[in-house]
Amino acid sequence: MQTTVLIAGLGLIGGSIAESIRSAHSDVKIIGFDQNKKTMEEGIRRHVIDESAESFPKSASAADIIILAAPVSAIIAMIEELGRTELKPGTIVTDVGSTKRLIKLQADYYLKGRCHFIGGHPMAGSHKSGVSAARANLFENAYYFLIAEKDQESAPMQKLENLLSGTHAKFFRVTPEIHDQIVGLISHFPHLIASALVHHLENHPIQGINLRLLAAGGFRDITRIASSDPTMWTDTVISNRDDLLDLLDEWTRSMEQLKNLLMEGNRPSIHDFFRKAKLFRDGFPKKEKGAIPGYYDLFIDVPDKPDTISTVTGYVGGAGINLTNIEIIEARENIMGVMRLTFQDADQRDKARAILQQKGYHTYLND
Ligand SMILES: NC(=O)c1ccc[n+]([C@@H]2O[C@H](COP(=O)([O-])OP(=O)(O)OC[C@H]3O[C@@H](n4cnc5c(N)ncnc54)[C@H](O)[C@@H]3O)[C@@H](O)[C@H]2O)c1
Ligand SMILES: O=C(O)C(=O)C[C@]1(C(=O)O)C=C[C@@H](O)C=C1
Repeated sequence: MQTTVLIAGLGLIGGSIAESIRSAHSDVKIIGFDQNKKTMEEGIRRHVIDESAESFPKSASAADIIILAAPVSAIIAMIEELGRTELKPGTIVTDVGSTKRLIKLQADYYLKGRCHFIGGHPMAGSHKSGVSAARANLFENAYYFLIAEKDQESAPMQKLENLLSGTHAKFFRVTPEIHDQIVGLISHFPHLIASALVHHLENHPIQGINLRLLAAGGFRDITRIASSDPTMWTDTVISNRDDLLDLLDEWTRSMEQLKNLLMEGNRPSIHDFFRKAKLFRDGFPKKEKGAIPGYYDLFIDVPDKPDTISTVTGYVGGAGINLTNIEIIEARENIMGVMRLTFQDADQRDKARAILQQKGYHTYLND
């Protein structure tokens, strides 16, 4: 019998999950539900889903697997609604929310014994949102957290992993508590810092100088994620408040120590601070396809000439490679500048790189 999957919340993640399911299981029927009717229409137009849901409970009753992919507070409300909805026997319900503790508590309260609830969280995304940014390969090589119960039945877990096999993600089973601690440290806290850095710059006006233009290189890299969706991130950080408060305390203490080193002019310790950070950062695994997707940048040293952009983009476009963004990030009069080209995926970036290198350009990546 045909498997019916309902995806509730048809944005970047819901849409990408739908596309990856389709890539591995062409026979599955995918129904999409979103609070925004236009989003469902776009999902159908883009062949992301087969049908729009008439209503969430009606489609939930007809589904074999339900994937909740809205912001965390909406997922929590949807779980309560599922608690009042008649579900097929053996229905599997999962979610993709960025925190897991509150969602698991809610599912334990409303869904225990009524269906198989398995919390999930793919560790890949982007600062972009909406179904138009969805891609089947968004999760390739990324970790995908699945919340395993102590007495987890293996059949529903296997069925879910099989459904999600087209994500080509690496499944990683954890408890909700460990999950929230990990993502607090590697995702939510850096997000707070990125947005705080942007505010810090914005609140330091220097008369007559457009800091936005000057803060284009390193500042731009370290603050990319500040361009993400505020609704999703408000939900995320509020639902991981306790871990974030601890992390902020630790951060404040380490900034105090750094301040002392600067006040003392302590060269060896400041050098050590940078050396150890570099050592740790340089040891990160190389960026694999899909691991930190959403942007694939290529940097090119370019001469300060009026036709530079058209020449470079001409070579790339001439080879049928699509660019998603172009930027000159450093150009001073009469010296080399740096051009940043952004591509949809690593293959296109690497092809463009090979062409430009053949033409004699010096190119480099930022990982
Ligand atoms: N963006 C990322 O990098 C990322 C990565 C992994 C997990 N997540 C998680 O995935 C979930 C979705 O994030 P996204 O980036 O796809 O966001 P998005 O903004 O692209 O999509 C969310 C969709 O949910 C819909 N929605 C919101 N409230 C709804 C409701 N009450 N009922 C029905 N639809 C509703 C919105 O209309 C939108 O289409 C969030 O829980 C987020 O924490 C995000
Ligand atoms: O690449 C990005 O833009 C992301 O922020 C992706 C990211 C992350 O922090 O790594 C953001 C939130 C998700 O819950 C998982 C992944």
